Amino acid sequence: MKYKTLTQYLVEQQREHKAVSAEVRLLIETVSRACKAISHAVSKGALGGVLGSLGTENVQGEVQKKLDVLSNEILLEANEWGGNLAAMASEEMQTIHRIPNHYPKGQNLLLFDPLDGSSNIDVNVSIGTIFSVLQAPPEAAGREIAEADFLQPGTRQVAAGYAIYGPQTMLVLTVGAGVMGFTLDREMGSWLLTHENIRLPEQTAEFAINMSNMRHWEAPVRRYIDECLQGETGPLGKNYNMRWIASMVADVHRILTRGGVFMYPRDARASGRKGKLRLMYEANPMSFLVEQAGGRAIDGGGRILDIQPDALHQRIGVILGSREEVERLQRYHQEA
Ligand SMILES: O=P(O)(O)OC[C@H]1O[C@](O)(COP(=O)(O)O)[C@@H](O)[C@@H]1O
Ligand SMILES: [Mg+2]
Ligand SMILES: [Mg+2]
Repeated sequence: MKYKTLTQYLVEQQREHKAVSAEVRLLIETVSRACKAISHAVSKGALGGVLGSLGTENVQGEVQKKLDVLSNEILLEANEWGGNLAAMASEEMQTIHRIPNHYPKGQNLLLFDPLDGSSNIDVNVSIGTIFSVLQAPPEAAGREIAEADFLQPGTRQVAAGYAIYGPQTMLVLTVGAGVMGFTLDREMGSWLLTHENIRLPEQTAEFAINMSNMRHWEAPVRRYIDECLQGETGPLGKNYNMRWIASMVADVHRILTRGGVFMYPRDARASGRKGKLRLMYEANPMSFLVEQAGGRAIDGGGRILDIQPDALHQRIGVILGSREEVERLQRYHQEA
C-alpha cells in the first residue's frame, strides 16, 4: 500500500483546499522534524542518558526531567532556524521566546508542551509532544511580540497536533480540515498518512480519570463517575471500563482511536488552582483535535475553545471525548 507523506498532504491542503498557508505548512514540517529528533532521543532511553530528573524546576514548580528540557531545546532550535515564526511559548519556559532578528521571521506563534506525560518517561510508557499554532494579531505588526499576543482563544488556532512516542511513533494533526494520523517510517525517515480522517465514536463505555483525586471532585463529576460505576443496573444502563495512562497524549490518542471520555476536572482543592492541565499547551490543541474528529471538549462551564485566556500558563479543567458523554457531563454541570 502506498501512503501519502506529510509533505504531500500539506502541499495538497495548501494548493487545492487552501486550508493552510505556505508559512504554516513549513512550520508544521519543522515541528514534525523536531518530533522525529525527540522520538530518537526517547527511544535511546538509558543508552542515550536521557532518563531521570535534572533537579531543576520549571515555572510551575514541577521537577524537570532531562527529556523535558532536551525536547524543549530541540523544538526551540529547529524553529528558530526554519519555523517561519514570530515567537514561541513553552510549558517549560517562564515567558515567550522571540525569534532573534538575524533569523527568518514570520507571522506565526507556536506553543508547545515539549514532553507530555513526564511521569512515564522512566517507566517506558507512551509519552508525547503537543503543539498549537496561532497567528500574531494585526496590532502586533511592526512591534515586538508580547506575551499578551499569545492570549487568544483556542478557536483562533490555525493548526494543532501531537506526536506520540509509543510502540509506534505517530503524528496526529489538524489544520481545521479533519484529523489525520501519520506513522513514522523510521527506515525512510518519513511521516506516512496511515489514519485518514479520524472520527471519534459518539458513544462510549470507557472513561479515563485519575480516581485518586475523587475526594476533591465537584458534584457533577462525582455523579457521572458514580453512575458509570453502577454499570448495567445504573442510570446509564451499560458497563463501563476505565483506563488512565497519565500521559494526556496517550489517553487522548486512545480516545481518538476507539472513543471514550477523558477528564482532568477542576476540583475543590484548597490550592484554588483550576485543574492541572494547561489551557494553551494541552487543553486547546487537544480540544481542537477532538472537535475536528466529531467530539466535544469542555471545562465544566463551557466549550474550552471559546475561553479567553488570562495567562500563558493558565490551568484549566478538561473534559473531552465522545460527544454524547461530554454533553451528558455538561448537562450535569448545568443542573448543579
Ligand atoms: O499524574 P496525574 O495527576 O494523574 O497527571 C497526569 C496528567 O499530567 C500530565 O502528565 C501533565 O503533563 P506534563 O507531563 O507535560 O506535565 C498529563 O499528560 C496527564 O494527563
Ligand atoms: Mg503535559
Ligand atoms: Mg510537559
